[in-house]
Amino acid sequence: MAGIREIDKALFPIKNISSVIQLFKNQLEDACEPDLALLSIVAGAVENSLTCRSNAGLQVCEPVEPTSLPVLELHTIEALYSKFQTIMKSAVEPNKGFKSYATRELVKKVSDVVWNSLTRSYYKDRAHLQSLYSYLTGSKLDCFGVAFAVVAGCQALGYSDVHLALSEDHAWVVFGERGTETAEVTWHGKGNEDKRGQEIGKGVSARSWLYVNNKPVICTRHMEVAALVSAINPSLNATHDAFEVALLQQELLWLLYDLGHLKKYPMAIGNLGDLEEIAPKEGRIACSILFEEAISSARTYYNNQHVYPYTYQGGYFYRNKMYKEAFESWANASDVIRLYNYSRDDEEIYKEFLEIANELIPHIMKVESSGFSANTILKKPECFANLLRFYDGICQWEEGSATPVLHIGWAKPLVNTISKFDAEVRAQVDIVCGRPEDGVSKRANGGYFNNNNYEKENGTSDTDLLSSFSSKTLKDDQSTSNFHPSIEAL
Ligand SMILES: FC(F)(F)Cc1cc2c(N3CCN(c4nnc(C(F)(F)F)s4)CC3)ncnc2s1
Repeated sequence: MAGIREIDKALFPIKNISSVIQLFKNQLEDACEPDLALLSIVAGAVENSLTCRSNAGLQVCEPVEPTSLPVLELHTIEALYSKFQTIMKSAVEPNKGFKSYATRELVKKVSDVVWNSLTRSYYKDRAHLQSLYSYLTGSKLDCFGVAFAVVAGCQALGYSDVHLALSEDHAWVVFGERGTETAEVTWHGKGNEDKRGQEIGKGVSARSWLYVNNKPVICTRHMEVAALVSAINPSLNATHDAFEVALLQQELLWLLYDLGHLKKYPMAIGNLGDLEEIAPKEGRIACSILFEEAISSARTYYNNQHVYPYTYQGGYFYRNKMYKEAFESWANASDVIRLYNYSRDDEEIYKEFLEIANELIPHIMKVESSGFSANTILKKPECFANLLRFYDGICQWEEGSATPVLHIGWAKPLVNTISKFDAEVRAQVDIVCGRPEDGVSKRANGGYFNNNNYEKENGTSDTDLLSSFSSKTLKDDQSTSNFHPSIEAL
């Protein structure tokens, strides 16, 4: 990068949100390519000034103009910007004239520069550790922040082929002439040896949700800006957000949305949906539409291998007491996870399904069986059907996995939930097993072939346990032979 442009310097000193928006607009619309270091430093500085105890001051703030910010001086940003340039250029040979492509050694070297300059030990999951502002002022970064810093460092060194690759819970880089080389550049989770420098997901991790079946979000420079904006964290403390930071994030996400840079980024669309649910913008589409757009983006560009678009939508329906719709979203989320093998790196999504199964669904059953709900879901066979599909997906997720998913803690809420549906409602649910395209296939001994690993290995299966049923009648003679053993035992 050639340093901060005059047109951007002219916006300083920055005193309000619209100046920050204008800076991002300048960078996204006319810069040859947006300067990741500049934008991450500015976004991080704004976030830090409004959320970190030091100067956010927790005294009751006098009602200020909602878009005013603590003044951001140009010299502050310039100092941090040139510090980043110096760190990178003193450690790694710049790519004069953008001529060559990055190599694995180069990427590893940039990752080492970031890695070795971090504070020895600090609480890695703390908020506000995602930006270059945090890196340059506090020598602290979270897992995402390290990956982002490596990509920003490679940009500063003139390697325009190095890009951010994102799964739902991990980040790495792609590089090389065809952008098909991959490399780990950060750590993942707790107590796992980092694999920095190695290629992505060759081993058992290939089937884990963590690597989304090799359907990660591969960012352009503009999508890398969307990632840094998505990673803005407005939290002031466990219960409150700094509304100016949330407002800035929402405005920036709409700017990126309007420019088309969220099209292939389901989680960023989901983030915008969450912000819109809290503070809907005049004249903008409803948050429910955004959650649908995130789902269709994942279906269109990522072969429907992502879970979060459905749990974003399910969470929205749940918060708005649309329980029938929530069951459908969660069953769709479960249809995604069923094709993966559960591995130790998948804790985040395990916790997501655990919370849905053992907190959210039991809460819904309690409310719905309190007798005051006229139009109760307990009378709806499609709700029972979607519940079974939800549980069956988790059962299938476990099948063929080295690590078990279910334990007795899952069974109690499951039994409790299923028993809330009367027999005549359950009898209206039809479980038609077998590959939808070629009807039903039978196992030699008259039951149904349900080697679920077959599906995971070959992308098809002779029998999808419950997963391909129409929601009308459950033929009792078949009903038990197709349930996952843990359900059959109930
Ligand atoms: F880079 C990593 F390692 F951090 C992986 C990424 C995470 C993530 C994200 N998240 C994670 C999921 N996330 C969710 N918030 N609510 C969720 C749901 F459970 F409601 F679906 S999922 C918050 C935003 N939003 C944009 N981009 C990314 S890239």
